[in-house]
Formats: sequence, C-alpha cells, structure tokens
Amino acid sequence: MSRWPVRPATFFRTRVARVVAVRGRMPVVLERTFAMAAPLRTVAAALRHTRTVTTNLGAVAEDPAVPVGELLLAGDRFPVATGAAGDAPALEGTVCRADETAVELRFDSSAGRSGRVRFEPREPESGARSRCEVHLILSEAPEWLLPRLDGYLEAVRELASKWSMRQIVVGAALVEDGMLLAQQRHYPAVHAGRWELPGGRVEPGESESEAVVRECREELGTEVRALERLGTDVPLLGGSGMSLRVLAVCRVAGARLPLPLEHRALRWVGGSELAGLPWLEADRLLLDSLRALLSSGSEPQDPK
Ligand SMILES: Nc1nc2c([nH]c(=O)n2[C@H]2C[C@H](O)[C@@H](COP(=O)(O)OP(=O)(O)OP(=O)(O)O)O2)c(=O)[nH]1
Repeated sequence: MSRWPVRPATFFRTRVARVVAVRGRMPVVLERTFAMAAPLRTVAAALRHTRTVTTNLGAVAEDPAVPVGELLLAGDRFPVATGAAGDAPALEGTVCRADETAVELRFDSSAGRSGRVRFEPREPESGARSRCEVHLILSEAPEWLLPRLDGYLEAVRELASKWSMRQIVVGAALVEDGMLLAQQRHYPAVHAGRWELPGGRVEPGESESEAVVRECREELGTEVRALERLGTDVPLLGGSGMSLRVLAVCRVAGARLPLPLEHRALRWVGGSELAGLPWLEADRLLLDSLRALLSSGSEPQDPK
C-alpha cells in the first residue's frame, strides 16, 4: 500500500519500516530507520548540510538559491519546486530544528501547510560510537517528497563517511554562573577580532578529552575536566580538511580563573548576548546548541 519508492541498492540498511495511521488514500505518517557508518554528531552535521538539503529536497536545480551558512540553522528558509528540475518553486521549506537531536523541515505553500519531515540521529543500542541510526518521521507524507528522500539520505551517508575522516579541532564550552566563556583571536588576520571557544587541533595519539584539557591549560592557564559532547560537528571551510567538535567542560575544583594567555581577550557571554558577538563562522553554526546549554540551567560541575 505504501507508495514509498523503495530502491534496495540505497535502502539496504533499512531496519524498520512502518506506515502509521493510513487514513483513506494516503499514509499520514511514515517512520523508517537507516543505519549509517559514521559517528552520530558527524551524521547530524551531514543531515543539516545546506547544499545537501536544498539540492535533494528543495528546488531540484543545479544551483538553487541557498540560504546563509554551510550548515542549516533553525529559521532558515529555502525554495522548493515540487515538479521537474527547472520548475518554478511552489513551496517554501523552513528549518524548524537543525542540531544534534534532529533536523526538522516544514514545507508550506501559499495555500497552507503541505508536510513535515524529521530526521533524528540516534546512537545504536550496541553503543558503537562509530555508527548511528537515522530515524525518519514524515508527517502528511507529501508525494513529491517521497522519491527525494532516497537521494538525500544516500548523499548524507556519503558526506558523513567523508567527514568522519577529518582532523578534529576541539572547542571547550565552559559555563559558569550561567555564562559561556569566549575568547577573541588576534591571528591570523582573517580571524583577528572574531570570537571562538578555547581549543585547538587534536594531536596524534591524543584523545579529544585530553586535547581539550591541554588546550585550556595552554590558552587559559586553568585546569578543566572534559564532559559530554555538544552540538553537531561543524566542517571548517577553506579546504582545511578539519571539523570543529565541541565538548562541555568544567573547571576542576580549586583551578585558577581563566586568563587570555594566547588571545586578545576573554569574555563571559550570557544567552541573550550570544548572537550579537562576531563569532568565527563555524561557531555561529553552533549557537543554538550553546544557547540550549546555557538555558538548561544545569551547570556542569566537576564530578570529582
Ligand atoms: N580553537 C578553536 N578553533 C576554532 C574554533 N572555530 C573555528 O573555526 N576554529 C578554527 C580556527 C583554526 O583555523 C582552527 C584550529 O584552531 P587553532 O589555531 O586554535 O588550533 P591549534 O591551537 O591547534 O593551532 P595553532 O594555534 O598552534 O596554530 O580551527 C573554535 O571555536 N575554537
């Protein structure tokens, strides 16, 4: 009964296929799960890759009008043509959510709402950190969208597999008294004056947690403990072949207050000030997750 355009070559890893609430002619909600051979936060980044979303689910043109950044943010909009390539856009896609928990898109026409799709990356029950599953929930199941999901998920799978080989730059999200610590770069010229999180490249043989601890010691002169990861990975532009990965950290009991040992300045930033700061582009794409960390109110504490 499902009109899902199953192509075994690309859906070979489908574990669950479920059609919920068949009301009359067409499925109202579709749910499926796809396995991906890349870490959750890398897959979560690929799911929100602007060009991958807009070329596969949007205008279906070679060069659709693409909204702002490399990765989508909640509130971004993009044109959607529901017919053949080259057709004028008939709908508008709106990004409702684009973070490590989900990418959720809504499609609206001038006549009203015409569908909603949600992709949720989840760690598998086995706990293997090099793999994850994408759970797809499609509401109102617009027919024009069904054939496109196939190509989109295949592109996400390829991108995530490529991105999982990247050199990692760790960033430290240190929150104290409801404020996030940011630091202002003074080099290179292209980055001077912009704000970023303390951190740097993971060195060979080092874990990400060890790297974040070392970088905070070198840059801030303080001791931190690495806690959980935050947000999606963010691929850095300019052919660097690196991705930014943020870890929440806390200062260990009795450690010194952070000092700007290698940067122009440090600043504690509140949730309402986050958007106003001239962040490096990669960090700007993580602001929703950083804001959520600040508004959660549960300040990470040194567990020792
Ligand atoms: N540390 C850090 N780097 C970031 C962030 N956002 C962002 O795009 N980057 C980029 C800037 C650099 O091109 C790259 C590596 O950062 P880095 O210069 O601090 O790395 P590093 O300490 O290993 O290098 P170096 O200073 O020894 O040259 O990552 C961020 O929030 N924190």
